[in-house]
Amino acid sequence: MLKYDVIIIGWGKAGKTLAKTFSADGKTVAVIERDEKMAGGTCINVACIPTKTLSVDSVKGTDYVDAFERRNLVVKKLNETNYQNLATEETIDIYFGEASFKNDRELIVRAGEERFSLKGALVFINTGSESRIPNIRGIMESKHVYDSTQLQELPFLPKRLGIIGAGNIGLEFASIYSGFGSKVTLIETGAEILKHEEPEIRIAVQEELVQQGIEVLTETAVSSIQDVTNDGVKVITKAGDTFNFDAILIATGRKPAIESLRLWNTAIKLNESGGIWTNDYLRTTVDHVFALGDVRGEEQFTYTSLDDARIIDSYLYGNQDYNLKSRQNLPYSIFINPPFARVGMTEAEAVAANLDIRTNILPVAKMPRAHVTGDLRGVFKAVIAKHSNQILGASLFGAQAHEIINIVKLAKDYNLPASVLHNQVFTHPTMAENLNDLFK
Ligand SMILES: Cc1cc2nc3c(=O)[nH]c(=O)nc-3n(C[C@H](O)[C@H](O)[C@H](O)COP(=O)(O)OP(=O)(O)OC[C@H]3O[C@@H](n4cnc5c(N)ncnc54)[C@H](O)[C@@H]3O)c2cc1C
Ligand SMILES: NC(=O)c1ccc[n+]([C@@H]2O[C@H](COP(=O)([O-])OP(=O)(O)OC[C@H]3O[C@@H](n4cnc5c(N)ncnc54)[C@H](O)[C@@H]3O)[C@@H](O)[C@H]2O)c1
Repeated sequence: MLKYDVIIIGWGKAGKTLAKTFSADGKTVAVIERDEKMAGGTCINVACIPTKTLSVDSVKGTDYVDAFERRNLVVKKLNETNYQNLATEETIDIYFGEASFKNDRELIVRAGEERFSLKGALVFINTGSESRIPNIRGIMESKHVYDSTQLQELPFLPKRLGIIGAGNIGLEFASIYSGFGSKVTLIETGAEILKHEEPEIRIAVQEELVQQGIEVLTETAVSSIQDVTNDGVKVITKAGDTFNFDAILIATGRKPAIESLRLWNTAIKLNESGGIWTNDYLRTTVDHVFALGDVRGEEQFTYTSLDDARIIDSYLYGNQDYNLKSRQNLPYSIFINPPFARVGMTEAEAVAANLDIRTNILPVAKMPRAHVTGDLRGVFKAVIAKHSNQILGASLFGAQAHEIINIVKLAKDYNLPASVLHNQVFTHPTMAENLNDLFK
């Protein structure tokens, strides 16, 4: 039996950050990762970084084969850096194998034929999430159905790409693959895409996708998938329509990666989303075990996983003043072309909360920088409290939205009134300076 001060299951963002903190404190740390290719975790190997690398190249008009090569080089470099970052620490041991719980105290690691057990004074579960595959007839048998990891690892560009699910991943991949020249069809069961977003933005995004040649099918449910000899794969909808593709991407959400952990051997409980339940300090129902990142079944972002590491840091090394309740104003971006980003409330949410509000809408075509770059696409919208002038929310669709949203988030976190952004001195001509007008 191997014994450690700290065991981290899964090489996620929170875990790899904490491994360094614990090691600097002289603690012995075991990091257990089931996939040898995943040093550094999901984000750098198969998610944020490779997809955004492809996205940048698709906008530039790079040939897919060259973009694919650059994607692989970027991943290789970050993977190696991440591996070395932990491997060079004297008190960190890395094990490539799948970890599961034998009981609350003991873990078993399976690496090929090999098995060994470990005990940790503290255990951190950071196993991330995995694609949720819908129950569609023929989906498992088809040779042309991929999840986001498998599709981005295809060395060739599918000419006709069907994407099931128009959420975060579906929209990003639609933009990327259409940019490279695939004929993309988005198939979404919901009545509209981005249904929780501002209507002005939702409409502008949909128009832009269509303008780019992406077909958007809403209120469309797939009833079966069938491979066709010499012609890819056929999708049949519940309404009886048939579509032919060379590849299908499943982008219908991601579920917490808990199956391999054998939690039924422990007193660790799950929450309503099927993730691991924790208290506000990320402690599970077993005292010495904590859960971090996607595996908690809540927000699924690299930066929330990193923020989970901050909570643990504050809990173990600080004055315990930071926890899930203190986390505020989570921004998010969808990396379509141009990008969309949001923080805080939409107009509808503010009205539903009985707030007295005003809104400002600013088309990108009215922004000086947009004329400099020649990219007039998009619209920004702000929701502001009428009397207090408090910033309630901002939804930005346009170039640099993913960067600018962080300024609004900071202002909102510090409860700055809209007048601060309205009167702020920003460099010119930039996209950020338009916050002056947006928060008028
Ligand atoms: C295509 C795509 C694009 C995305 N783009 C963005 C983006 O642009 N920005 C953003 O913020 N977020 C993005 N996300 C979400 C982001 O990738 C995740 O929220 C984040 O990586 C989750 O990190 P984590 O710390 O929970 O764990 P992960 O980084 O997911 O790490 C979990 C690790 O645990 C391992 N593991 C699982 N089970 C076991 C076990 N039993 N034993 C040992 N190891 C195990 C897995 O192999 C994995 O390496 C994207 C996701 C996808 C799929
Ligand atoms: N830029 C980013 O930060 C980023 C990028 C990618 C992924 N992510 C994270 O990954 C998570 C998972 O992304 P996702 O896009 O898989 O999930 P999602 O929840 O964002 O979207 C899933 C979509 O699939 C639709 N859907 C579900 N079942 C369907 C079916 N059978 N047929 C057709 N449509 C169906 C849903 O209505 C929804 O619109 C996101 O929630 C996000 O947190 C973040």
